[in-house]
Amino acid sequence: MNTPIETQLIDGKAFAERMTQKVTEEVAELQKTTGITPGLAVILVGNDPASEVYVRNKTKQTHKVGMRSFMHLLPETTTQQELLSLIQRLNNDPDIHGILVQLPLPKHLVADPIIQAIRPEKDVDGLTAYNAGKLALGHMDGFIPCTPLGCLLLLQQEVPNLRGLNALVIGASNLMGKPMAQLLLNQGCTVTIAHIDTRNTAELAKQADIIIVATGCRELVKGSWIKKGAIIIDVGINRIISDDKKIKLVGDVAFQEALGIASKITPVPGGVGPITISCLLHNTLCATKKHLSI
Ligand SMILES: Nc1nc2c(c(=O)[nH]1)N[C@@H](CN(C=O)c1ccc(C(=O)N[C@@H](CCC(=O)O)C(=O)O)cc1)CN2
Ligand SMILES: [Mg+2]
Repeated sequence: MNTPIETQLIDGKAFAERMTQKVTEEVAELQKTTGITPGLAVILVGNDPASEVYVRNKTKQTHKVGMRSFMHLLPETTTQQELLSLIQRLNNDPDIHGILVQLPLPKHLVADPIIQAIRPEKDVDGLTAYNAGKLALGHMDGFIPCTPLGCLLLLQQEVPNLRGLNALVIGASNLMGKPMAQLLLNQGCTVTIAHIDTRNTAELAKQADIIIVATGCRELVKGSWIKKGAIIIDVGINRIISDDKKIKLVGDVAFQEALGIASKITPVPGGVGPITISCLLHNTLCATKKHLSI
C-alpha cells in the first residue's frame, strides 16, 4: 500500500533572515576595522514589473545590512553601447564592490556581452565566464550565482552529506540550472540535467533523490513523477489568477500533489526566493573582503 508520508516544508524565509543577520554583523565589523562600506550597483533596464519588485527589495536589503546601494534605473530605449559604458564606469569606481545587471534584459539588448563586460572581481551574480569557469573546475572561491547557491545552502542544511545521491536538475539556464548542476556535482551527487528537449523527464524524476526545478512552467512536476521520500527544491515563481480573482504565486511543482510523497519541499513563496537576495549580500561582502585582501 502507498501510505502517505509526512512532508516537511523547508522554511527559506527563516534561513534567509539568519543569513542576512550574519552579513549585517560582518559589515559592521568590516566598517569598524577598515572604515570601508561595501557598495553594490544594480542596473535595471526597462519596466518589467517583477524585476522592479526584485530590484527594490535588493536596494532595501542592501541598506538594511549597512551597505551602500547604487541604483541605475535605465529606460527601455537604452542601447547596448550605453549599457556597456555604464558598466565600464562602475568597473572603475572604487566605491563599488559588486555590480549586477537585473535579468531578463529587454529583447533588443544582447545580455551575454553585457554580463561579460563586468569585472570578474565585481561579478557578484557569478555569471562571467571567469566565475562560471571557476565553478566548472570545482573551485568554490569564485562568485557563485545567488539562486543556485541558496538552493545548495538549503539542501546542505537538510542533508549534511549529499555524496552519492541522485539529483535531477530541471532547467539548464546559465543563471540557475547549469551552475546548480555543477554545485551538486562538486558535492558528490550523480547529476542529471533535464531541459526543454528532454524526452523522458518524468522517468528521470522517478529515479531522483533530489529534484531541483527552475523552468517557469507552472506545476510541471506532478506528484506521480516524485519518488517517495525525495527532496524537492522548487525555484519556479509563476503568477496565476486564483479562483477568488487574486494574484497567487505557484511554483514549478504541483505542490498539493507532492505532499505525502516528498520528504521535504520548498514552498512558493517563502522557499528559495528570499535566499537569493541574502546570497547577493553575502557575495557583495565577499567581493569587498577580496578587494581588501582579507
Ligand atoms: N541578475 C539577476 N537577475 C535575476 C536573478 C538573479 O539572481 N540575478 N534572479 C531572479 C530574480 N530575483 C533576483 O534577482 C529574485 C526572485 C525572487 C525573489 C523572491 O524573494 N521571491 C519570493 C516571491 C516574491 C514575489 O515575486 O512576489 C519568494 O519566492 O518567496 C527574490 C529575488 C531573476 N533575475
Ligand atoms: Mg535579449
